[in-house]
Amino acid sequence: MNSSIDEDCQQNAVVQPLLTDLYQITMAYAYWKSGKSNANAVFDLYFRKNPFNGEFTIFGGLEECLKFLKKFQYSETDIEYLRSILPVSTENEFFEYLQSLTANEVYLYAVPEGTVVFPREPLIRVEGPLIVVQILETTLLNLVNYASLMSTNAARFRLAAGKLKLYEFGLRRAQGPDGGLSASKYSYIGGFDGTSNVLAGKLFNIPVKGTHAHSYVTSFCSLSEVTITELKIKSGVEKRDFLQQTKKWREKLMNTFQIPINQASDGEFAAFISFAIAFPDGFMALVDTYDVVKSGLFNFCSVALALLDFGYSPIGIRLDSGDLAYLSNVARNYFKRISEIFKVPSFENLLIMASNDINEETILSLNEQGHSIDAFGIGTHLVTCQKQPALGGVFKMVEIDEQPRIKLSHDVEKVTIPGKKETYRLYGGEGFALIDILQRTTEDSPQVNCKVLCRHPFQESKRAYVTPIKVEKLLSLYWCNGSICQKLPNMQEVREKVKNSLRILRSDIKRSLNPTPYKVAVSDNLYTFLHDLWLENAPIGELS
Ligand SMILES: Nc1ncnc2c1ncn2[C@@H]1O[C@H](COP(=O)(O)OP(=O)(O)OP(=O)(O)O)[C@@H](O)[C@H]1O
Ligand SMILES: O=P(O)(O)OC[C@H]1O[C@H](OP(=O)(O)OP(=O)(O)O)[C@H](O)[C@@H]1O
Ligand SMILES: O=C(O)c1cccnc1
Ligand SMILES: [Mg+2]
Repeated sequence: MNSSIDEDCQQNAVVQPLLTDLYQITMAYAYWKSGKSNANAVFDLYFRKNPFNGEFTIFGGLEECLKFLKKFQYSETDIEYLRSILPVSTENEFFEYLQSLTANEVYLYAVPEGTVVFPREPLIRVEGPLIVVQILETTLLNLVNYASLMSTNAARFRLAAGKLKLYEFGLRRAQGPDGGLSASKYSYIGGFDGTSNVLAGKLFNIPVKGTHAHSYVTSFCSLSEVTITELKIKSGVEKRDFLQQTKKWREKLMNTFQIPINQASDGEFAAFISFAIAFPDGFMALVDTYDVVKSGLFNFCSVALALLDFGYSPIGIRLDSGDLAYLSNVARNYFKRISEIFKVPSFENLLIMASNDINEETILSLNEQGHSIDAFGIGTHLVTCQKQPALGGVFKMVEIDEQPRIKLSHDVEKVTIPGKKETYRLYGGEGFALIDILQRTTEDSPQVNCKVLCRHPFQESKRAYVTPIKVEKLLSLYWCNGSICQKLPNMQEVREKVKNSLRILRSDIKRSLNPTPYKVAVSDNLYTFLHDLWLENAPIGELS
């Protein structure tokens, strides 16, 4: 996979100009034939509805879009292939023209990656020769839609989990290899603490984490399979009989808690001992293979106490089935009692990780019930975004050769907001964002402490004055003259951006159940401009 990462701009090699829909190429030919190639076009990339029944979205994928612009050029074999699929009547000069195309004359404005964004506002505005800007549509949408959806999903899990640790375990269930890599990357950006995906760890420098599977436990049947029985004392060189020590503890625990020994699995015990000998400093055990209470916890504690005797600090357990709230509380109580009875204070705080088909609602419900979980391992629901598998981002023309363009629809939500626009975020007291306002680029920006009339783009009666205490311009230039023209944040910085950006939203906008919508308005000037153009373009029907 590493070999498929383009060395020059560190982008997955599958991201290339032919990663597009055929209609971009056929339109390109028709534009070229009709002499429109170099018309100056402006397109907005935006979405119409927040995902996951929520009222916010995190913008992701910008860096990948910029890297794509950097390497945007058809190769000889690309052109050869296009020749083979376009009609034989396609003129040769067109292919020569295509081969000469680059993104050098394109300007790309965008909201910073990791920013919280809302429906209808441009996340990206692309300006340049019509043919090139049009051709970028599919690839840019592909790069932004899943990245933003995934970052948003991860951020929602983060909001639900509060300060608890979150690990992404989804590679096995992800939408193919590239979906898996993107999922790991954007879940980290959205607030996860690490991933089980080793390649993502290598490529993106994300902390990698993991425990072990049930198969590891079921591969052992009896204590005779513990082939190495000795372990070095952590602070010295001397090796001692670790197996014996674990057996001693098992006996002690059995007597103390009056547990019938025949119910605890020897195979599981053997598996835990062997894992602890292999990783004495990272002992984490999956305790639900047979029975959490009668076997798993009991075997884990016997091994963990022996590790403490040898000077090591065991990490904790993972629960992967059953009632996770109940079992985590049972485990914590067990740890506490052992900590008190045997005077091992650190035992009380052993880590309890939970996994198994966890989604945002499960975490919220567990919080309500009360639990003792410290960390979640989350796969399927996170990486497949099961609750909503796609963000409906679109790329629409808003201006050509300085003439505004509007796309009409019976569905008002689908009517485009014409013309080249800026977005401003207006803040009120307490540092919260109040409203985002779209304006024509020809208008002056809203001013701090000056009243701004904010209008609903489609409902005439909905309007309000806002006097901002801070005004933030959201779009800035990222690509011009063929190169990235501002310093891009690293992944850590984008992750911070997500955190800080969510802080400016009131909690009722972020809550999971029936959140309050955040307002996106248009200026009075843009309102009039939009509706005049709408009327101009909507034919008057005749009733008969
Ligand atoms: N206390 C809880 N409150 C709400 N949901 C929970 C709670 N505990 C577990 N869950 C969820 O309930 C579901 C249980 O699924 P299921 O019944 O298929 O698994 P299981 O029988 O526990 O495990 P397995 O089939 O792997 O043995 C999972 O999605 C899990 O995340
Ligand atoms: O449940 P997810 O959120 O997708 O998280 C990842 C799951 O992957 C592993 O299960 P495994 O592949 O062993 O399958 P199983 O738990 O369904 O049996 C692990 O034990 C988790 O349960
Ligand atoms: O490390 C783990 O515990 C893990 C990794 C992937 C999937 N499920 C669990
Ligand atoms: Mg599972």
